[in-house]
Amino acid sequence: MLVELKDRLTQAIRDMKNATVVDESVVNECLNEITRALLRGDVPFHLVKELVNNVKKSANLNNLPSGINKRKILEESIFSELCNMLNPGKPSFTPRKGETSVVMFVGLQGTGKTTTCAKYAYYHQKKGWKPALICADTFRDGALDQLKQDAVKVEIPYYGSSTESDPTEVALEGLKRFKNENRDLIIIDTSGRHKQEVALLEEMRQLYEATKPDLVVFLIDSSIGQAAFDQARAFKQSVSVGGVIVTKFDGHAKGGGAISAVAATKCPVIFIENGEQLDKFEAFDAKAFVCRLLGKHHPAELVDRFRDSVSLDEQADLCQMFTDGENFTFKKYQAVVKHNYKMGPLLLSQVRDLQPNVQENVKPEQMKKYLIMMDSLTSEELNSSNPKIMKESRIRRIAQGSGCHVGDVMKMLEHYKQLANMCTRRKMDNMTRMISRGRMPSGAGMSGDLMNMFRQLSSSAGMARMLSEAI
Ligand SMILES: Nc1nc2c(ncn2[C@@H]2O[C@H](COP(=O)(O)OP(=O)(O)OP(=O)(O)O)[C@@H](O)[C@H]2O)c(=O)[nH]1
Repeated sequence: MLVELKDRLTQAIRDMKNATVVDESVVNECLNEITRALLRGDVPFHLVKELVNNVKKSANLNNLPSGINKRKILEESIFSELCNMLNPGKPSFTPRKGETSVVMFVGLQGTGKTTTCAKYAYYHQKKGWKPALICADTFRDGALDQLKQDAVKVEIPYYGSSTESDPTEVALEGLKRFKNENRDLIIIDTSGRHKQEVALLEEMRQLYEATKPDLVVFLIDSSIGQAAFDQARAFKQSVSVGGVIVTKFDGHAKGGGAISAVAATKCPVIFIENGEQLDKFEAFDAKAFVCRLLGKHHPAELVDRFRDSVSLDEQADLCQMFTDGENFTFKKYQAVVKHNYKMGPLLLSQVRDLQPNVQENVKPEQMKKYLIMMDSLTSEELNSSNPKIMKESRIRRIAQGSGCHVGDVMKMLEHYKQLANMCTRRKMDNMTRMISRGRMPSGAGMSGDLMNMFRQLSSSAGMARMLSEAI
């Protein structure tokens, strides 16, 4: 997904962070690179210019007090401006389970409206909603059959007519039926044309006025780039668009389409799609998306992986270990490394944002090695939290037992010490306090989220609550 854009943006930021001194020329070079990356991603020039101006204003080096981390300020500013491009700050209408909501999908022909209606319905059905589908596309032969096929596949009721040619009549009939059946999410699929045509926009306006939907979603094919701007604006002028869905992110996606659609409608992207199958549909979070675009992980992703890879019993233990540095035994270290290995390098990469001294690049192969070494520890060693017991003879024995070099064991011990040192409750509390006071910019503008994550991680009760909310 957007590989080229991602590579270019991350490289621009990496170069800036690697510069010995961050001065005006480094900032300009970084912003020039970002400009080139976004233009290649087909983001309209005026939006790129606005982003650059805003970053220059908010990360003005001349106004920054000495001692402040300019790299972080600049990175955070770029992050937040990219987020603003994808989220104008006004949330979209969110349907509520159990109350009837009508959602209408609009867009040009072939953007994926019919498929998306079914995906949207299926997504909500899995969460306990009672959705229903109406085919108000009386223009394209086969539209009703297509909707019917998807609806039958996932057992969602649908309504359409093969004889009525007025889309408004069909939509009103469908609405009457599904409101009577107490369906809480009624989805209207509309017709498209190959280009913006007066007739299509007029049809949408009439449908909108007759059905009075709670939400109109504009669909954009991610491969079209900045041409999305005019399309989105034309639809917005005819109907009150409230949200954007970007389809076909699995193809030749360009960031420009999504960004243009948001700019033209002043509405947020609410879902993205990355495949034809009905489950290739995910809720969109601008911060998480920009994090990925800049090669970072969002805390929500971390928490999700944590939930997916660690059993409920283990979660409480692991949270306890994170705040138990005073008694951070080798056995606990073994458990932390084991879980981190399961989750991938994500966990420690987040921790490294807060504790830059923790060993860089503990890759999965390295973690696997550390785990093999831990198998060579005696139970006395495993239950100890004193690294000084690891005398030379023990280190040699562990190296031999695990087929490693003495130097590798030393590295593992160093890693153990860093984690033990980091995991004390005092340190965790200090960290969250510092973040909350904004004294420790945590990168990518997500200090609040990180703080919450650490609060949750540092209390098993908090984690349990979070999990129960999620289930
Ligand atoms: N690769 C890919 N294909 C998709 C995605 N979403 C939809 N499609 C495909 O795009 C094509 C057009 O989708 P439709 O749902 O028929 O589009 P539409 O907007 O309803 O078209 P009209 O009814 O003619 O306006 C179909 O072949 C879909 O399977 C996606 O996320 N990725």
